[in-house]
Amino acid sequence: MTGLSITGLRAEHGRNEVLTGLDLVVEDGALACVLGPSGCGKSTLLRVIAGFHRPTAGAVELRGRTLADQRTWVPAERRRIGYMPQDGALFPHLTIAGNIGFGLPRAARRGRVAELLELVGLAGLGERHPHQLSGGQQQRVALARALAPAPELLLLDEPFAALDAALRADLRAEVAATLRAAGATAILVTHDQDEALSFADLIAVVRGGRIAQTGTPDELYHRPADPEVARTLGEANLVAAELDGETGRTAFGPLPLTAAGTGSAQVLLRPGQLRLDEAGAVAARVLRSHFRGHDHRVELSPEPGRGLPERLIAYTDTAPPPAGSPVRLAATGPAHAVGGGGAGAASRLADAGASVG
Ligand SMILES: Nc1ncnc2c1ncn2[C@@H]1O[C@H](COP(=O)(O)OP(=O)(O)OP(=O)(O)O)[C@@H](O)[C@H]1O
Repeated sequence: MTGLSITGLRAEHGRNEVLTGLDLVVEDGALACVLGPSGCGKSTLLRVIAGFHRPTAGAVELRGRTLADQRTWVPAERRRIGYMPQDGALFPHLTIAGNIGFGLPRAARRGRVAELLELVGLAGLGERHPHQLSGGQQQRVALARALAPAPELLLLDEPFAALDAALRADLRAEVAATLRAAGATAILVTHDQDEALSFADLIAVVRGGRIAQTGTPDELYHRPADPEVARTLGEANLVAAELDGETGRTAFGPLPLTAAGTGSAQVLLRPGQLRLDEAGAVAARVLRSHFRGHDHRVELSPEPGRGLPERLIAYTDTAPPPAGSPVRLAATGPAHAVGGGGAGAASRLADAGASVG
């Protein structure tokens, strides 16, 4: 069943058109993530969905019910949509139980509050006040409060932005599990690609006030529609290739493609697809590297030409040699074509005598 359906949505702030014809469908029970840089209109989108900001055109439907279009405007309080802001915004003078139960009918309050405290892992803390909890616990209270009236849709506006990195990763995994346990449909907005990749069933990348691409985290990471989406989801090496059916001929040699094609193109190789290998087809120099616990991030300057960018990024399990060292690089497919390589790409590749399969 379709949970949320948005078509042709336009919205402005003064004369500034922020949403320019945005379409988005989120299935019932799905966790979706709207990803885009600061100022691209993510909060405006949430505010339109929630009923705090009137669009200039387009339609918003929730479970088949029209919330907004040219003729209809359902006020926020009648939308059955929950909203969890960045800072949680708990009522400081109310207990945790009071915060969660705020707005619930009196008769149902006690039971529902106990259920939610349990769901967010704060059973027994209902009588405390917000200032007696950690930042992460406070965000869990905010989540419980947003879920309390069993909304049909929950909107989360960068809910983990104020927390430190380790806590953020733990809490978003917990929140995703809590939302799944509650069977909630949720939309989270963020500019953090890791958050999007780890949280969502569906990611929608916003660009220029509309959706550039939607897909599963795996689809968007490995098969982005264009170079910009590729970079939005993580570090990207874009390399010239001659597509020949199922194979792309690159400076690294022939690589299998994610989809058959012909002609000149740029292909995406994520840093995890490059490795230092004495038998590798590309000569390069180590520019710098740093150890990240689970791997090393290595910046490399490849030999010029051959359709390679000035700088390549590789993630390697073992420590690379020091900066300045010559190395050889190999790549593992599949390579994904992200757009035409331009007139020069193929000839540069041919001029340089790239190994072709
Ligand atoms: N109340 C307002 N009045 C005028 N302009 C606004 C208002 N709110 C937002 N804008 C502008 O609209 C654009 C989109 O803002 P919005 O907050 O939706 O973006 P965002 O993607 O959520 O950004 P961030 O991640 O920084 O919160 C920005 O250029 C912003 O300056």
